[in-house]
Amino acid sequence: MAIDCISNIASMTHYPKDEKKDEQKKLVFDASVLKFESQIPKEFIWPDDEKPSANVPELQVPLIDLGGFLSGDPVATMEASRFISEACQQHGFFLVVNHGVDAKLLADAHKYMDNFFLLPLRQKQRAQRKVGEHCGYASSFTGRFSTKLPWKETLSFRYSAENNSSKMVEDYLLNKMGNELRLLGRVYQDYCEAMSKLSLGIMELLAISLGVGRAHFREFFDKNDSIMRLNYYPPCQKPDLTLGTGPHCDPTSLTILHQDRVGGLQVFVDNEWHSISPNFEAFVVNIGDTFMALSNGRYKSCLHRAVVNSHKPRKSLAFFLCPEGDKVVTPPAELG
Ligand SMILES: C=C1C[C@]23C[C@H]1CC[C@H]2[C@]1(C)CCC[C@@](C)(C(=O)O)[C@H]1[C@@H]3C(=O)O
Ligand SMILES: O=C(O)CCC(=O)C(=O)O
Repeated sequence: MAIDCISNIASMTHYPKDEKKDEQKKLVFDASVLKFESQIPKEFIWPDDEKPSANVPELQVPLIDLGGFLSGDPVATMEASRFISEACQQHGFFLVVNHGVDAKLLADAHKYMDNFFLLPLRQKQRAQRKVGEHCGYASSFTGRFSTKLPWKETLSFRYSAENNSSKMVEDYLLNKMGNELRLLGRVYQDYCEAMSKLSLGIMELLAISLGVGRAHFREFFDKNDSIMRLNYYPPCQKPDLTLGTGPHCDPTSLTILHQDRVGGLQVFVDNEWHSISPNFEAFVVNIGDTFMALSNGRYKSCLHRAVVNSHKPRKSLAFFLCPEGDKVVTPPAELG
């Protein structure tokens, strides 16, 4: 169960140490107000050694064309798995294009993020994430952490590939947001199904790159119990003082991220932050801690973060692939 997946995560991931357990802070992050504030609340100001640095270098990540692999071309498949192997031994990040995800679905996924996050706060709070839960709407995690608050709003929900007929995402969002936003649920149901399909294809390439049976990881994640996260980063008048998402390694297995056209993703490689420029035609894929374990440490799960800017909102959609909750995470025999 994804909740199991997340509860395991809570013990692994690099949360700010002062996660609030019971009292609710009264601080409310209303982006429609705070984006005009020249003095940002102290809770959003990060320590000097974690503040964003200006002019970070670009990370050289391979842009992998999946077209040949998806059409069954063996030469293109081997070439793609080789690029993936090189990237995952260095930092665990790569880009994929010609990925097979419908362009209109991608455009709708971004359009419906605007539709949701531009709603009045009271309406978004119909999906409010409750203390101790991991799904729902959260505005900068006020009430969960008391310092180093991220400058973002998020909407998170579970996706399960276990039951093909299940419309878990659509039902959840319809239940939370009501019938007038029923298309929201349909779009993200379709989007999660597309992400699950793309993840399983990438799992084949990862298996080939590691020299294990091509179907090994695809079968391991076939009935994945994953998490979809919509990130909305409002403009900030002091973008050099805060972070949209703090430094972390993904505690999950594989992340498929789609950035809009506003830059902000940064990866910590060779003791320096590097940017990954936005490319609307591409997904950013990265290995998480769980897959690093499955690769028996051959592949890296890297620290990354998101910075914000003063003039444009930024959006990203992150699909976090997780195995079913009761799966034991051990490397295949060939990697033991
Ligand atoms: C399972 C998850 C928990 C977080 C979202 C996904 C994978 C990454 C985790 C997170 C992004 C790591 C940094 C802190 C966090 C609180 C955040 O900034 O969103 C984490 C997510 C979460 O716990 O909600
Ligand atoms: O928004 C981004 O570019 C990164 C988001 C991220 O790392 C996350 O949601 O875990």
